[in-house]
Amino acid sequence: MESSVGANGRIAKISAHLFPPNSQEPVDNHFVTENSKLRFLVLKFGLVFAVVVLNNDVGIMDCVKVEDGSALSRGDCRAKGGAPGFKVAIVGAAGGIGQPLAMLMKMNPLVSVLHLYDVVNAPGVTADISHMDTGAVVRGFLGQPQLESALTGIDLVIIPAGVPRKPGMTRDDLFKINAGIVRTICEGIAKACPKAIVNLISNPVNSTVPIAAEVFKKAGTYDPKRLLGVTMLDVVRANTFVAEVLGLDPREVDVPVVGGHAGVTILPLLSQVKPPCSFTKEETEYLTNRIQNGGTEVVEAKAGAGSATLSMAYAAVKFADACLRGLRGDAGVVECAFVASEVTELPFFATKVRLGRGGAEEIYQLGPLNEYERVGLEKAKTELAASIQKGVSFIKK
Ligand SMILES: NC(=O)c1ccc[n+]([C@@H]2O[C@H](COP(=O)([O-])OP(=O)(O)OC[C@H]3O[C@@H](n4cnc5c(N)ncnc54)[C@H](O)[C@@H]3O)[C@@H](O)[C@H]2O)c1
Ligand SMILES: O=C(O)C[C@H](O)C(=O)O
Repeated sequence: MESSVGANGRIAKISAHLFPPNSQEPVDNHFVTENSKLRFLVLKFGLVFAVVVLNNDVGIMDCVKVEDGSALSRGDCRAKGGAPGFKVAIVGAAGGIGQPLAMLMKMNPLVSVLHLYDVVNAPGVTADISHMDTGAVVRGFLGQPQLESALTGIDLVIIPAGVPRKPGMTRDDLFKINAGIVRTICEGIAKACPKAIVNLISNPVNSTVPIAAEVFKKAGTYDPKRLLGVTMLDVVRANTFVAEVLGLDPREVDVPVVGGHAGVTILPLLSQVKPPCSFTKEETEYLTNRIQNGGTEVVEAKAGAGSATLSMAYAAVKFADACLRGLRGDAGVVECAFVASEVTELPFFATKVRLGRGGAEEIYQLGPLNEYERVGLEKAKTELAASIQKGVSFIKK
């Protein structure tokens, strides 16, 4: 396992410890494995050797453990010369969303440390992503015993864990499996990083966010501002489809999408599109239906191979980046998210929120709705109320 390279001071021979599986101290840029043979080796010989290249030319600093167990602190585990960034964990990092999301977060200059956790295949994804010559240091974690290590010290947790839909299924059909997955992950967050901002992607979002809230309440760590259901993909789709109709660049279009993240609960406010514009009745119906059924469109096109992953990873990164800019203290960071809310009589609702150091610091009102939207809002609220209650009951039962 040992290799060494002697050269003009730029290439160092460094040894890395493999820590015991439940250690709170993960091995940087190495996978913390449960493999018992490796554990035996660690116990017997104390060390496993690795080589890390410190490439001054491209300014990359891999963070490793040295033989005496102390962290090699040059660059403090950050890209040399880089500003200190945030620590982000992706839970479900080996999945269809998780992998491109991990890649895009590794490219985000606001991220200094990226933890990749999954119950399968995390070592391969971690090794792969860790070779990208960007600033963030990548660490991998596999399986339930390492969940707490993966979450310790984290500023932002992004959760794309759980099963996706197949054709013919509703998002609610995922509840049976995903509710338990989200509960377990949130119990880990309550223990290991109770102050982290949580971006919850796992479906059905309309129920998993209330589940997460109840888990945090039980643990005494609930801060409603820090729990955000990710509805960004609805906004991304709405911007794209509206831009197509208007003949504009989607980057110039801003469509507020409120309510929730399933079928009729997805309510695009076409009367509030920026730049200001108007739609015929047919256009309004076409756009509303297409935005509400965007997820199903992808599920059907994938024909059993899952749901949206690439556009979702894009949307998740767009939203995570907004959360990180808010955490940094940037002014005027506003995005739509499904959050604890008093905008309607429901305890959770998606609207525009202002993201700041504390998470969703300000929740915006719906603004003036037209008749079509008022009817849509009533339908959305009826379905949302049931989905929220289902999530709450899952924990309170
Ligand atoms: N909010 C949204 O807009 C949106 C968009 C697309 C998909 N989704 C949802 O995101 C979820 C993931 O979708 P996908 O396509 O990536 O699915 P996927 O099956 O490709 O990946 C899910 C990953 O979660 C992992 N996982 C399962 N149980 C876990 C646990 N207990 N802890 C950690 N990881 C665990 C799996 O091993 C897998 O790698 C689905 O529920 C899907 O419906 C939400
Ligand atoms: O539609 C799905 O099941 C996945 C996701 O919620 C989406 O909107 O694409």
